[in-house]
Amino acid sequence: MKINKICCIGAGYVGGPTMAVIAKKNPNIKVTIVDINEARIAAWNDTDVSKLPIYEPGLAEIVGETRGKNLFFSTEIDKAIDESEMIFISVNTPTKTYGKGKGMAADLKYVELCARNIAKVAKTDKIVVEKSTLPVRTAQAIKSILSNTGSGVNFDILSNPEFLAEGTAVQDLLNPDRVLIGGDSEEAIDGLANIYGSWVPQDRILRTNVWSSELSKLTANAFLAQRVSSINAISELCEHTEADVNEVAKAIGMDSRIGPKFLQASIGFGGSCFQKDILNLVYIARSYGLHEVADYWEQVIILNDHQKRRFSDHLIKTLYNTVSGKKIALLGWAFKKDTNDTRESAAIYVADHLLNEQAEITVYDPKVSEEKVQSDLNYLNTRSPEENKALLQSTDSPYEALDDAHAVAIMTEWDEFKSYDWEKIYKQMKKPAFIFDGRNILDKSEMNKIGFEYYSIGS
Ligand SMILES: NC(=O)C1=CN([C@@H]2O[C@H](COP(=O)(O)OP(=O)(O)OC[C@H]3O[C@@H](n4cnc5c(N)ncnc54)[C@H](O)[C@@H]3O)[C@@H](O)[C@H]2O)C=CC1
Ligand SMILES: O=C(O)[C@H]1O[C@H](OP(=O)(O)OP(=O)(O)OC[C@H]2O[C@@H](n3ccc(=O)[nH]c3=O)[C@H](O)[C@@H]2O)[C@H](O)[C@@H](O)[C@@H]1O
Repeated sequence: MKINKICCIGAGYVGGPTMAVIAKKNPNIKVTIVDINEARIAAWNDTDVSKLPIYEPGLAEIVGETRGKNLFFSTEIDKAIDESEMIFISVNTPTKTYGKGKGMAADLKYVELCARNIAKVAKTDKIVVEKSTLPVRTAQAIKSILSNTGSGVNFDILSNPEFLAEGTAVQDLLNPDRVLIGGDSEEAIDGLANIYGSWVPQDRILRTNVWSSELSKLTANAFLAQRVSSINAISELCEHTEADVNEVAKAIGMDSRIGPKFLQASIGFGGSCFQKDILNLVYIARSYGLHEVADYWEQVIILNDHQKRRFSDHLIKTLYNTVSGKKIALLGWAFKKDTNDTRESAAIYVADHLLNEQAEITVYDPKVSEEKVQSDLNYLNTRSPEENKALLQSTDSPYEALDDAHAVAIMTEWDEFKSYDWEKIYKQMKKPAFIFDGRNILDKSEMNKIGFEYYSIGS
């Protein structure tokens, strides 16, 4: 089956980069990305590509190359659905904040709205592709909504979860380990496989049944997050035993059965997906009465919360058990380097904890705006926006953030932090000058030589 027009509902961190790469690699396919968020679409259409709503290395170039040729951003959702043969659903699926499953289950209201919209608008047969991360068996609900329209239109449903990581989205899309397509219509699967086939080798395009595909996505994220929690658990043991977690990670990572990736001890994982997807997995397991399975995966989250908490507890304890009125500089606010995304970033929770202890915080992040930092904090509802603003300031200059600070805490592993003039920073800070390196990016002996009291994770 040859597809000529596709649309993607949801112009977010997944929809934007994924469709941009599909458009670049398939110049004969018209790709339209639609969203209800007008400001986001306007930003995607900004003539200055440095103002795109999402920062990803290499993305602005691809959008600049394809936009207006075969890649379009629009708020005309019905029109795009109507004219497309294939429709990707790439909307957000956050953890529910209300009702049954609150705090655990995935909120599928946005996905359901998309399905209803497609059902309402479609006049010709469509392939509907689940790109969002969804609980296993969601395709059944989508199918049920779509097949009860009475319009006579045939809908094929495919699951095609996305495995890109933020910060490396473009590279991950250009060179994926695998593309996963779940479905039961060979013709529909071929249609999607052909689109990817224009740049992904066929042996990396994996076909499964739709349920395996849905569950593989949750499982992949659970395994990845589990590795981070596993090494972070060991990091705490290292701190009590004079073992060094970096050395342990290297030693175990050289075992080819374990492998070296995802063994970087840290302040705890963040990002929009690991926590949400594991909570969802836990919820699904419990809903089938599989309590041991649920408890097993829940522990990954419990350990992650513990890791964030013990970082700020340790900082407070080291600063003589009080940070009240002390200036603490946070370097980094994004949940990892090379992204402007801050969802579930460990920095938010560490800052909140330190503010509870009346610290005065300055934040510097190369890609995150002051408004975003404040809105992340306000979202927690711990104190009023006015109080947050009074206690926490952002600055565009790292040296200003660090000036006269009692301590600096490294929250994100931005490369630029390594090349700062740490001797100059030492002179600027109050003494003793403390560094709490939540990402283990600085050299301990160098920092000690300058005069810092340096603490990293797991050593
Ligand atoms: N962020 C990531 O790195 C990854 C995310 N995922 C999954 O992809 C999905 C999307 O994630 P993100 O792109 O990060 O979310 P996002 O929040 O950045 O983007 C979702 C977009 O969908 C739009 N939207 C919601 N309902 C809509 C509707 N009814 N009609 C039109 N537009 C609508 C929103 O306005 C928003 O712009 C989620 O299920 C997530 O779990 C999967 C892999 C990676
Ligand atoms: O479904 C998703 O949203 C995506 O979730 C993750 O991607 P992402 O969250 O963008 O970034 P990761 O590189 O996985 O990092 C997640 C968090 O774990 C932390 N991390 C990662 C690796 C590590 O060794 N140590 C560690 O602390 C990072 O700093 C970050 O806070 C997965 O890696 C993607 O495959 C998946 O598509």
